[in-house]
Amino acid sequence: MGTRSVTRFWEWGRKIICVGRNYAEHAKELKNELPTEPVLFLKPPTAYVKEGSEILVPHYSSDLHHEVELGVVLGKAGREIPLSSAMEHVAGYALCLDMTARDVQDKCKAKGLPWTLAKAFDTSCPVSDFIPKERIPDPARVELWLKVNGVTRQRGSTAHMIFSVPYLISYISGVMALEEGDLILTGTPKGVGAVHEHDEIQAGIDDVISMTFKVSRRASITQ
Ligand SMILES: O=C([O-])CC(=O)C(=O)O
Ligand SMILES: [Mg+2]
Repeated sequence: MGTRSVTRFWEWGRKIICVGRNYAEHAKELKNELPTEPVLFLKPPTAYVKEGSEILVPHYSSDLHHEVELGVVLGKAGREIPLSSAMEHVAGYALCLDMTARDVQDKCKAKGLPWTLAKAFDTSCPVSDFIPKERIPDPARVELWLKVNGVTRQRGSTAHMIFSVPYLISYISGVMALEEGDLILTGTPKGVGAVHEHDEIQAGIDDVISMTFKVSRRASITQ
């Protein structure tokens, strides 16, 4: 394991920690209250998908939504990380999609159940190549965008995050140990919406990176 590089973080099998409702405009569009503390949920490492592979709509959903998000890749482990040194734990970034089965999430919310089926299915976390820390000098000045079949659906600046990247690192590390290779998805700006089989999703960070994914449907389990 000594030769592995954090630039291939998706191969490590580390945690994916997601922050929800971190942009007021997105919380509003889904009629959620503004959080007073970060809302956290997890995706398993099997959710990762790299460019060149397809995003699969789970067989139990008919309303798969895109959410474009800035991902933070951890370079140094830590627990109870103080705010003042939080950025020292960042190795770099990745552009990420938090694919969400919105119909399933709505049912889970109504019943007070966890979001696992809505958020943690295979291919629910498309990621870009690793972006070294130097390429994003300030994570609060990142312009995110997402298009479906060439039409812009999301455009937003990380300047509008409710909880900043250093705050999130410090907060999360007080809940669970952060490890090298972990990925934090920092929440989506407004404009989320549905994608369907054969759609093409393109997403990017202005002047830094872009990526493209095709959407396909996962066959239902037949026995
Ligand atoms: O809208 C949701 O499902 C919560 C979330 O993941 C986000 O705000 O990015
Ligand atoms: Mg999200």
